[in-house]
Amino acid sequence: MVEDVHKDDETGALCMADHSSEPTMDTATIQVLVGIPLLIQQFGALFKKNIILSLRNKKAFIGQLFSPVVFILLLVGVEKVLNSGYMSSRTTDVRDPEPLVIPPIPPCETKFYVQLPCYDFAWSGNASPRIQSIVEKIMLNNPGRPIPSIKVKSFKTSDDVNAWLYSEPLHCAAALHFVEKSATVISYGIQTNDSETILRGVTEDPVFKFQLPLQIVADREIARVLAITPKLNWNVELKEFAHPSTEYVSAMASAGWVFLLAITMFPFISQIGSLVAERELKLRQAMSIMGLYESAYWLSWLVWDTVMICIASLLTIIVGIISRFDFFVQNSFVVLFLTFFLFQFSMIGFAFAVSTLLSKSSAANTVGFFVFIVGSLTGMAPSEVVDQFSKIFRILWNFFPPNIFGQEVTKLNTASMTGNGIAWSGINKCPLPGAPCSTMGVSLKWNLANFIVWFLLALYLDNVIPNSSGVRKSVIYFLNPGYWTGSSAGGSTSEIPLLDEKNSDRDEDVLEEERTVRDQMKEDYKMSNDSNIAVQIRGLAKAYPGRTGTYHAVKGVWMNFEKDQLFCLLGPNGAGKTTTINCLIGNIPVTGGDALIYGNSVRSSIGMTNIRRIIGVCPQFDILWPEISCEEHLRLFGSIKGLPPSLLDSIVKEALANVKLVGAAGVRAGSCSGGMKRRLSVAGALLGDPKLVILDEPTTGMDPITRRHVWDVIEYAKKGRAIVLTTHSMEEADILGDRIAIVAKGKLRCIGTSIRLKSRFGTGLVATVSFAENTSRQFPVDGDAVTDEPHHLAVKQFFKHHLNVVPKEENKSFLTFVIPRDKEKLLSDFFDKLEDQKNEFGVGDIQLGLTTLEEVFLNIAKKAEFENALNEGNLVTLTLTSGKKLRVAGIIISFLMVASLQIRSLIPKGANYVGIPKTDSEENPRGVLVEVIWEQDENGFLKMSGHSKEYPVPPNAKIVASNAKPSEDPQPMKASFYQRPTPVSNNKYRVG
Ligand SMILES: Nc1ncnc2c1ncn2[C@@H]1O[C@H](COP(=O)(O)OP(=O)(O)OP(=O)(O)O)[C@@H](O)[C@H]1O
Repeated sequence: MVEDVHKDDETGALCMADHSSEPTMDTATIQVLVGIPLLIQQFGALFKKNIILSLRNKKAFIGQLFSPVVFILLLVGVEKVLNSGYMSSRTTDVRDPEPLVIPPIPPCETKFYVQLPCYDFAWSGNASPRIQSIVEKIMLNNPGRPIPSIKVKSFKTSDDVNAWLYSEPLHCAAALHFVEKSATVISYGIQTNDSETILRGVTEDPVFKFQLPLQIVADREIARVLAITPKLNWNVELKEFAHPSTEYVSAMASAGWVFLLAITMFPFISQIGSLVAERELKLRQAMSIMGLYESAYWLSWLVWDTVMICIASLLTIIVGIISRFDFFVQNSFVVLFLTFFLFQFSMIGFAFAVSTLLSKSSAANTVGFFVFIVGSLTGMAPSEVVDQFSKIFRILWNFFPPNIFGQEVTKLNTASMTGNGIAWSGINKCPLPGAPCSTMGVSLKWNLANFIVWFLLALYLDNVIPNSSGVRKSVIYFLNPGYWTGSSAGGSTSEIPLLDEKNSDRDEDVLEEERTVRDQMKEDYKMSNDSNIAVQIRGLAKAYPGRTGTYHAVKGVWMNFEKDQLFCLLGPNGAGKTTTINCLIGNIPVTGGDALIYGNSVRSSIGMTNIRRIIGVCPQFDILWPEISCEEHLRLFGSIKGLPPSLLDSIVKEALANVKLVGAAGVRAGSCSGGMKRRLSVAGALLGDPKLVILDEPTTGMDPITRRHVWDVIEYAKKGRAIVLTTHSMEEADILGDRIAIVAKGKLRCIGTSIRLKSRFGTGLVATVSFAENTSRQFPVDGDAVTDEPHHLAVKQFFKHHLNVVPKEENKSFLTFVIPRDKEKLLSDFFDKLEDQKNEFGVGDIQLGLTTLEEVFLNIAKKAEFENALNEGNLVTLTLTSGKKLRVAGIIISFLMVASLQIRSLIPKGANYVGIPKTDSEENPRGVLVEVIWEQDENGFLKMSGHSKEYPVPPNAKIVASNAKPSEDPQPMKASFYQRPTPVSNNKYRVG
């Protein structure tokens, strides 16, 4: 059977009549795994899924794996740049130092970070002519570059110089302060900024660059003036010590910390991204519904992330050693590995905790960047500074993992530069024996402590922060013994209100269903295996808290879903279908009532655990991993549901065949069409022989052929299980539904078989009369609307005369009449007579049928909408162009005068019969009304599509009370609304 379907699928032939494409369903009971074996199986499947996801997210995977190589190579480059810009004497061996001739006073522009305009030097003592002449000589005799006077600034006293330096910093490299004490004594002082500054790897030493040139020329010119020997020879040479090339700039020591932290950020960001994405796409929720153990979920990520950081740590150390960094060469391999591994391990716990706070996976990069920036700053804080704070602060400080990593990198750096690095045997020793210190061993233990604390916090936050459905546990959930034993008591159903039959305006079938369920509750109906009931919904209610008040999405629904039946839940958008389903599958907690699924209450955690073992769910939106193929999805779902590994292969193949996805087994979900994804979701729901299958709009987006095939699959799947289906396709509901319920505005409006709903809520019977000469034409063409041919007129008169109805639709080929139910008793005679006159009227065929389910649906939706609109004032504008005489402001205006007058009136959504204001006259004492035509828009919401012509308000038409708020628009006129009136004899309106 499977092979036959496979062939069909490959050739693309879809032969519905061919039994080889009939769905197969193994209804034999499958013994699913439970307990530890299930946990192990789930862990294995999820671990495999994590590997697949990582490998198929190539960019992230390569980035994560090769970031150590890239960053260590960058560090090598940085070191090269730093050392090439440094004083060459420090980077090479100097055995016989060359004398350094004192350089001239440099131009101020060559100073690092100078502000323009700048001065080569400033000086004080300008009141003395001798000092002035000394300064002039200094400027004139500057070797190779006489200094222009605009590059020198003179002051009277040293205080004046200081005041200027203070007010305009960084405009001058140095200052000379001369004092003429006597004819033979001239003293001077030099001022410079003595801090070394570095620009693009080059260090500026102010002593050599500014102080010594000034000092030597000042000495020389003072000596020449005092000795009165202008040509006095004055040479000074400087020589450095002979030294080996020890002063190598270590990039690891100066910038390595930032690079090492950057390496660890890749796994961190990837971990957060993966976890948040699974929550954002509701994948985790979907897996929970399949019975996934939380422990298996966390464990699968923890183990996979641990493997990844293990590889990354090893790669970092290996590349570091190959690059010959002292940091990696001097320190013990084990100590280095533990440093990188345990830090990243603590970051896994941190990532898990952070992920619980995020709702969008795209935020992972931002968070990673933020942690990196903050971490790279706080991690550099010297321990002496941190030690000055209180103990509590220091403990909290240490719970930010980058801070511990910063301390570790500093220790390893210091040890590699000043000694032989840290050996495994020395992790608990201080560098200076006897002196107090925080050892490497302590830092490594802090890493472990960080992981434990953040991981536990992640588990806690995961439970208490609302999930995508807004569900969360109590903040002290872990104090409830039931949480640990899995035996939380079920919610009480005592709040279920008593049945109020007298005041209830509900439909009689709905009341009857409620009575049945209540009676079964009284009898303590256990829904044992012999019972025919799969699901019993007992006054189920769900309210969502909102900013403007509580919103009641489901308002006390009572019904039974039977075994071996498909129960179809219909309703307009926002009716509460998905909310009801979410309550049944435990996605959201109920706020009132209860529901039993095969005897298990949705309010009890044990009940929910049992329910998850026996249900299959096809959610409204496809919940799939884009990177995982169809077959891999089904394998994963099967493993989570506990299908035995020995049967998994065959079950998955069969499931793929059933939904015609054999040919697409290896196609990733991201490449599947919408219809293929829906089929995959249906296959997932039916996997593992669930006793209850819930299908939320399963055929959305499918082409008609595939849809029919999936209908076959669903129809076949009914055997031995109950199916709940929600859909917006009335055809689907009509074909598949054994029982149908329509909900609207959170309430059950009607329930029963399709026929019963049609007969109770349809407008009546639909008679279609086809004319013989046009039977070959299937579609109307231009001009078909002209229906005043003799045959048409005769048939119309015949219907009008006997049944008082006019056509609902008409064209040259056929006429369609809706015959009210109160005329049913006349029909037998009527059709006999019509049959007799068939040839005379040129009638080819007469068909009689019930109104469609769509019409029933629209009627119910309209009624619910109207009821709601009356209560809540949900108004829409009805614009009428009246053809009747209107009384406006007490003046009778003729038809011609008002032909273009538009009347706007605000009416509640769903209102059927609307009285036109101020149209009462002698002829029509109650005025006139119109029937408003409603249909559903593409989103399933009611939309006004037109209205009938006006006709007099019948004397017996009852006005419906309205709470509609007065309009803010001055234009609209206040209308009255009527219940369905009895047709009037001269009714000429045409629905359209
Ligand atoms: N988490 C929530 N918070 C607040 N209101 C919600 C929440 N979920 C659903 N609702 C509201 O509850 C009502 C019922 O929603 P529900 O999704 O059950 O409708 P539905 O019948 O499934 O509609 P559709 O056919 O569009 O899927 C809607 O008005 C919706 O806005």
